[in-house]
Amino acid sequence: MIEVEGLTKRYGDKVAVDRLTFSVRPGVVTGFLGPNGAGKSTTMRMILGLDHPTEGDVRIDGTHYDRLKDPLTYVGALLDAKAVHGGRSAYHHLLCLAQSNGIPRRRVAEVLDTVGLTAVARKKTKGFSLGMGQRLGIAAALLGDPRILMFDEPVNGLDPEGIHWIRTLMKSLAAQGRTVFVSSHLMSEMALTAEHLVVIGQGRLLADLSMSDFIRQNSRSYVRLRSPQRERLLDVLHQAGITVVEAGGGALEVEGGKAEQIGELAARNGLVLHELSPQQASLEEAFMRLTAGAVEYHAHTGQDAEPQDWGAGWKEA
Ligand SMILES: Nc1ncnc2c1ncn2[C@@H]1O[C@H](COP(=O)(O)OP(=O)(O)OP(=O)(O)O)[C@@H](O)[C@H]1O
Repeated sequence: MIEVEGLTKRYGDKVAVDRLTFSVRPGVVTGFLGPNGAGKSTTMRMILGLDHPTEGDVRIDGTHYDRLKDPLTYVGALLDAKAVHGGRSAYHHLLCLAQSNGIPRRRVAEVLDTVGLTAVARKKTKGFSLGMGQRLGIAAALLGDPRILMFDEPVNGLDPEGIHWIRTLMKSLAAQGRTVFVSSHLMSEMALTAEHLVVIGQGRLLADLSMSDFIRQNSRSYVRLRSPQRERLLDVLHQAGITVVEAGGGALEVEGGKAEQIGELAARNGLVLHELSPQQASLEEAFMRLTAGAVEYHAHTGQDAEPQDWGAGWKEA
C-alpha cells in the first residue's frame, strides 16, 4: 500500500505537485494518468525518496521510504530505463544491484529469465534496443521480489509485442497480491491494464476512481446522421420526440439513439440518409475532457514473450 497525503512539490514559483492525497492498494493495477508535465514523475520520485516534498507525506506500508530496511525488497521501480551503465552487461548490472542490496545472486538469473533477457545477459547494455532496456529496467525492479512496484511510462516507445508483454506482466504481478502503480499519459493503454485510476493535471488530483466507474461515467454513445433532406429529417425526429444536436459540417447527432430505429423512421418518411452510424466516444476523449483545463503544453494546429510464472508463490505479508 502506498499512501500519499497532502503531497506538494514546488520548484521556485512552479508548483509541480499540488496537495495530492490518494492511496494505491494491493491486488490491482492502479493507473496514474495525466497529460505531459502533470507531475507524475515528480510524485513517483517523492514516493521513492528521490525528491523531498515541499509539504505533505508519503508512506509505504506505513513507513517512509528512507526508513525501510532493504528498500528494494519493499519497492521496485522503473523510472528511467536509460539509467544504466552502458559498459556493463545486463547480468553485471543486476548483480551489482543485488550485491549492494543484500539480494541473493540467484535472483539475477531468475529475473533475467522472467523478462526474457537470458540469451543477451552477457552483452553490454549500450547495444540494447529501447525494448530490451525497458525489460532490463523491469528486471531490476523485480530483483528484490518487492510487494510494491512502480513503473513510469513503461510502454513508451515499445512495439505491440512489448506493450502486450508489459501489460500481461503487470496484471499478473497484481494478481499475486502486489501493489502495482503505473504512470501513463494514454487512457487507451490504461483502459486495457488498470483496474483503478488516479488522474492528475497540473499537479492536482482530478479523479480517483475505478476504471469501471470511469467507463460508465464517460462512455457516451450516439448516432451520427447526414441527409440531403436535413430540415425535413430534423422535423421528423422532433415529432418522434428524439433530441438531436447539430455536430458541424451538416451532421446531426442523436444522443443514446438506436441506429435501427432512426433508419426505419427515416425510411417510413421517405427520407434519404447519406450517413447513419452508431458512435462511441473513446475513453481517450473522455480523459482529454477531464484534463482539458490542466494541459500544460498545447499543440498549435492553426485551428480551433508472456511473463513467466515468476513469484507465483509470493504472498502478501
Ligand atoms: N527539477 C525540476 N526543476 C524545475 N521544474 C521541474 C523539475 N522537475 C519537474 N519540473 C516541472 O514540474 C512539472 C511536472 O513534471 P513531471 O516530470 O513530474 O510531469 P509528468 O507528469 O511526469 O510529465 P511527462 O508525462 O511529460 O513525463 C513540469 O512542469 C516540469 O517542467
